[in-house]
Amino acid sequence: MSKVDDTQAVRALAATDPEFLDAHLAQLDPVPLLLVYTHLSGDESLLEAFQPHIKGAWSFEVDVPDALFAELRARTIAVFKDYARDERPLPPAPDMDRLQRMCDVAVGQNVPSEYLPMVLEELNFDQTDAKSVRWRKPVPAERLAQFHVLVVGLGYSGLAMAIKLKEAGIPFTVIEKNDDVGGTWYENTYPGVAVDTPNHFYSYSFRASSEWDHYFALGPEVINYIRTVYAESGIAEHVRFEQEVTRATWNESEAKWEVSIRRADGSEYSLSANAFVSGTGLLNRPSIPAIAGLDTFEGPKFHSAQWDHDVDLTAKNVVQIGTGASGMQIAPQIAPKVGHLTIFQRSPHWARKNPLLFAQVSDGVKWGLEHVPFYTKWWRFQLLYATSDGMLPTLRKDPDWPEPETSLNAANKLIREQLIEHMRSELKGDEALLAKVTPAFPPYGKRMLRDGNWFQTLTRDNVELVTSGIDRVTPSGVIDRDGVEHPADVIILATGFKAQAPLYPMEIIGRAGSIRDHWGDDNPRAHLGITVPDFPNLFILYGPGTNGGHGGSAVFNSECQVRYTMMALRELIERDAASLDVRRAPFDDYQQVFDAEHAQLVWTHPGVNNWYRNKDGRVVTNSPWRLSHYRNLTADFKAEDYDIKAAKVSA
Ligand SMILES: Cc1cc2nc3c(=O)[nH]c(=O)nc-3n(C[C@H](O)[C@H](O)[C@H](O)COP(=O)(O)OP(=O)(O)OC[C@H]3O[C@@H](n4cnc5c(N)ncnc54)[C@H](O)[C@@H]3O)c2cc1C
Repeated sequence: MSKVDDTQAVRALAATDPEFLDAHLAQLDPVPLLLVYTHLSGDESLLEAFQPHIKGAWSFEVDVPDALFAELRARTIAVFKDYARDERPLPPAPDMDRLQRMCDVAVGQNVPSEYLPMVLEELNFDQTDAKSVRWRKPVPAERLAQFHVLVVGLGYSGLAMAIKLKEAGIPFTVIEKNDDVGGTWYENTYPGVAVDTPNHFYSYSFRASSEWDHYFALGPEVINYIRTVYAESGIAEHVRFEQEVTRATWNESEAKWEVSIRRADGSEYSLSANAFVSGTGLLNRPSIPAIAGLDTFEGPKFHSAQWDHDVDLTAKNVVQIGTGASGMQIAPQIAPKVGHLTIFQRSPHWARKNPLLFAQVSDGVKWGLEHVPFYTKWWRFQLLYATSDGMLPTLRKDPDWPEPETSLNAANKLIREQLIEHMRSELKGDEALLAKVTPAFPPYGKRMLRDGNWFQTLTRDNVELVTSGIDRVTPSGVIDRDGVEHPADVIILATGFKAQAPLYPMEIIGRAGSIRDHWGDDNPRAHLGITVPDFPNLFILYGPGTNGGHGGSAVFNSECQVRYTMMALRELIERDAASLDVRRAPFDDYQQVFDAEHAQLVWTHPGVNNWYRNKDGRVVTNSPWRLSHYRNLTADFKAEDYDIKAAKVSA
């Protein structure tokens, strides 16, 4: 995973045998290579030639004639040689006009100009790593030594935070309840657990890997990546595993958080910290539905995130409750081995086939990711667009649309039709089953899932989909609302997480009481999803309203939140201030634009009932923003949005 300097990389390529080089470049995706060529050469002529052959941002939406691709490779090799011969440095970033044209061609549609600052930053053309927060003036060592940050959780978010704190030299401690790093990817070990965001995007921007074996990794590959980053990061001495934060109380006179921590043996101690950063995740605490009789079941039963690998499912009668993201991954894996699988579906989900879902990354592509400068980053940009923002406009309600119950606009209707066609063919024409699995709500009303043979699984002789609901569980089975008993040796609860109560079950007490008093059971609100009035120096990663409902990568959003938090800490430390607390006006303004934006999007559609909305119908988990917009909102820390209090003057 080493990262060589881009100039050196070009020189090394120029010195490579041209036949070998051409054979390797031929295995790459043409579009990122086109962008590499255009940037290095400044020659835009191939952009035009490629444009008609690029229909979308996914590689399978590109069909470039062989001769044109060969021309691109020949020109790219010639450019490598020019640079090496003249010993020229690589060019700066393309100017904005050219960058816009490159982005438009890369994804087959007009990319909003608000994207360009993000693209520049992600591509890191000048290798300055603009995403890192740097000190603006010298900070005395004593000031830094007095400051302490407490980070809770060591999943993707907490780890990013810890790495950036270490980079900046800010003292910190991480408390993690598990005995290992990884969060989601450590805890979820169920059969088939996998990403639905391609890994080359669902990974840290500051730590690209050319070693992913799959485009969509299974859990073990993801946890290996996180463990590798952790091992390289050198933060181990700051981490306390198998300890859980139970409570944090703001001490106004000291301007510190007093944090209670429970060890594995049940004993407790406390730590104080100037800043408290929660990386406890949105999908970490399993949600177990209140089903009558569940406790009376005599066989094994477990939540998908707490899979019991000692239970052998072979030839057993298994009941799976839930057909969300985890449920859809589990059933295709276990159905071939169980005796009978009964699946209880509360409401159906839309799911899409992706040709890359089970595909392996070839050695040729891995070579390109490792050796061709900027190739990985252009590819990452395409994935970012393909998996999220490219389709966000199709999730906007058209007020004049005549079929608002089932779709939002013409593009959304087209997607609906394509999805139904896909289901119909997978279900082999079983119209009764099709009716059961077709959501009444528009596509994307719940996160679009990936069809990893889910629909085919439902057609198996040993699989039954029950949609009437659960009446009760008995010691030996589950009785549905039609009174039919489904025998069960094992019950799997694929029932999701307590997503509407971020920070749960920690008790967080700020200037004016508990955070639960502010949020109630299910109405969490935070400025940019990160800070809350009256909770000074508290920062939430993957907080309220930051989940990517239209796709995208939670890691991307976390990195935005980490940068914002780092800028806030810089403000505190450089000013020698004690606390910063978000002001009510910017907080309220943000809630207003957040709610107003959601009012126009699919998640507030009356037919959509899901874990994104609280009991009053407000969307509390999802971000309504394009990734680029959220990046732009969080790329600057506006000190004027905060009450910043000077340090306590010591007596
Ligand atoms: C099966 C599954 C698949 C997913 N796939 C995708 C995907 O493809 N793309 C995507 O964008 N997102 C996906 N997600 C969402 C995923 O949760 C995020 O992408 C990401 O992993 C969240 O990282 P995190 O560090 O914020 O939280 P988590 O990974 O949830 O980590 C939180 C950590 O905090 C620790 N913790 C919690 N409370 C305490 C406490 N009180 N004291 C101490 N430690 C505590 C936990 O033990 C855990 O280690 C998926 C989620 C699941 C469950």
